[in-house]
Amino acid sequence: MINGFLLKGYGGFYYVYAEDRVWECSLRGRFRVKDQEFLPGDRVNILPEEEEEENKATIEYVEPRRNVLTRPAIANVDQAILVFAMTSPKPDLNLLDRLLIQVTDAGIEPILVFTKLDKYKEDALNDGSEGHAITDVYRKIGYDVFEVSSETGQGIDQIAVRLTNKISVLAGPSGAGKSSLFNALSPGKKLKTGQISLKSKRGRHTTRHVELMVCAGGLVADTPGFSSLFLPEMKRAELTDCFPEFAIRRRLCRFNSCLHDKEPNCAIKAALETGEISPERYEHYLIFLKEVIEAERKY
Ligand SMILES: Nc1nc2c(ncn2[C@@H]2O[C@H](COP(=O)(O)OP(=O)(O)OP(=O)(O)O)[C@@H](O)[C@H]2O)c(=O)[nH]1
Ligand SMILES: [Zn+2]
Repeated sequence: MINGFLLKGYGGFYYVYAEDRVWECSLRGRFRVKDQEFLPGDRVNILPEEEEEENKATIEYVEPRRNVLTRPAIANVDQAILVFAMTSPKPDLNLLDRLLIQVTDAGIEPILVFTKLDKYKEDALNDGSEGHAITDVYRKIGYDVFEVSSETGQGIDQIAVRLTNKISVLAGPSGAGKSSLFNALSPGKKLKTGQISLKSKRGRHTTRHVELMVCAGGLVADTPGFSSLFLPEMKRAELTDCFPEFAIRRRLCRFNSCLHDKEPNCAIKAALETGEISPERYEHYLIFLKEVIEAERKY
């Protein structure tokens, strides 16, 4: 018996990644798992058929799931890689903060990857600007932040080690460099069954269909669904928990129920005054707070 991960189900077969190859699996055999819904990311035990070179096997057992992401439907997700360009296009930080809330609410570890470092440095040289203000804001909050160039390869190795043996979902706006990053992470690797490029996959499936792809010794899913602009259903007081730099200070607000908006003696607004909290993050918080309150009224 071999342990593996389900990449996708397609045409009555299940494609399982195990021992560095993809197996075409069926549910035949006396251990047939009936009425079992499989999801990409499911840990399965497979039994190879006699002619092993054909990469055919049967699924014998599905392990209990550690977690399930619903949109897109993937099991056992370890982390979310949020991809934004440092420049061209200028990162939409409202969207980044929205994605951070969705990911945090789903209980998944976010990793921030800022791409096009080469272009950013070139621009900085040309217009004399300096520093990494954007990335510093998120690093200071405590997020895992990486700056990379898929063009020069700078920083790619550090991302690769974070992917190994993990299930990751990839999210970010169009043009941020997700495909380029994916390719830079899988240099010269021959595509095998079940492994297709990010681009061709997107072309084929415009729906919520997901599959995991092998990348840097781990499994990665491209997740258009995660780029949804809607915040998850939550109570207004819960929004503070999605802003780590707010959450650590909320105890110091005068009112327990402080929403850090119009209330007096608010520790978050005090930290905003001293520059400890980024004005942009606070601005997004207020926008999201309004949306959450409006959504609250609807249910
Ligand atoms: N200079 C530079 N250009 C990059 C880098 N990464 C991506 N690009 C360019 O940015 C453009 C968009 O990159 P893609 O990888 O296609 O972006 P994507 O996020 O997959 O975009 P969608 O498929 O629309 O979601 C392409 O022209 C890339 O060549 C980088 O690190 N440096
Ligand atoms: Zn407050």
